[in-house]
Amino acid sequence: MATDFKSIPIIDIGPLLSKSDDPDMGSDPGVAQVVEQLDLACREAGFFYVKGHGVPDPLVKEVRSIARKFFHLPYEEKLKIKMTPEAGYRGYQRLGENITKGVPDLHEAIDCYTEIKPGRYGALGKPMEGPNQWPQHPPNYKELMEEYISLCTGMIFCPLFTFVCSSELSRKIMRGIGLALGGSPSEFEGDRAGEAFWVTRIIGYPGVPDANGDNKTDNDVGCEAHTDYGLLTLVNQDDDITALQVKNLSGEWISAPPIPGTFVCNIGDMLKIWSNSLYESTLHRVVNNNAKYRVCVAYFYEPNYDAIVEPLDFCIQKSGGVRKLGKSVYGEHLVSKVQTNFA
Ligand SMILES: N=C(N)NCCCC[C@H](N)C(=O)O
Ligand SMILES: O=C(O)CCC(=O)C(=O)O
Ligand SMILES: [Fe+2]
Repeated sequence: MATDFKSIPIIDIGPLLSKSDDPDMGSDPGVAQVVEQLDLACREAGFFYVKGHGVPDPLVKEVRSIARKFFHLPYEEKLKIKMTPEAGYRGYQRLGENITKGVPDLHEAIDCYTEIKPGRYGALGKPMEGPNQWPQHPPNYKELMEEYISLCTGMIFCPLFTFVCSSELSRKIMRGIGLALGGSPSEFEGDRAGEAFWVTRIIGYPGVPDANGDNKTDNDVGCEAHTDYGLLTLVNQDDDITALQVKNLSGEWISAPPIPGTFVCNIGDMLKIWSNSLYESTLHRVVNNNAKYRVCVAYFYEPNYDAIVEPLDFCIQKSGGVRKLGKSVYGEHLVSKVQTNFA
């Protein structure tokens, strides 16, 4: 469990990014400082902001703006890319279609996943197979999102922003987290997350017409309390609305207000297992009490689809030799969530 944190720390990861491909990065004093902050944030809150992340601000804003335009289209237009189990759970879901803790969430979203070719992971991959469904409108939607996703992940195609192609943001943060746990920078590479499966949710949360927060009922929660499923989440949220809340040990909801130029990062369930609960996936929810419609693009960096996840030996040793969690297969965890997430 997280501690009684009252706020979420901000970490400038610039020094980590610039040294991430140096095999001896751990002995760089700038990197060591970032690593220490990551360790503290992961132990105390499971949440932190990153600044100095290198993803160009115009692109970060543009993906939110194009998402807003999509959500404002007529319902019939949005339904052209309706999410279905047959489409590998990829595509558009209407308001109230996503269910968390048995309650319909007050959000609409487009879900996209790393594309899985038929047969790639056998029966394990079957439910998630398929290409993504991208809207025809606004034009350029697919190109922009793929550009963004490629910078968050670290893939090679970057037609629009070639100059920051080396971003590999999530992989580099995970190198820092490997060190923070007391392991090597490459702890989350190879069979673990060398072929990281990414998930992107483009989410819209309606505002409340009279903007009176006291009128809210349970049915007005944008997204009920949940943990994320993989390794690391990068949240790109609207600059002017506070809606994301993180639960601390006493059960208080601590807000994660937007801080322009940053992503909110949080730990997922698979990192909790690998770290033997040294780091935990913290419960969070979204309540949009604002009059305005809120947009968020959540990018999830996850293990290899077929990764077998179990507490790492050095993390067990750090926990006094006690193994706290069992084994999980990431793809099974994802499928079990996805198959119960929808009305
Ligand atoms: N990939 C992620 N994290 N998606 C979060 C979706 C919202 C929570 C989901 N209904 C649930 O109950 O898990
Ligand atoms: O909208 C947000 O700020 C976060 C969304 C979220 O937690 C999720 O989709 O998993
Ligand atoms: Fe989440």
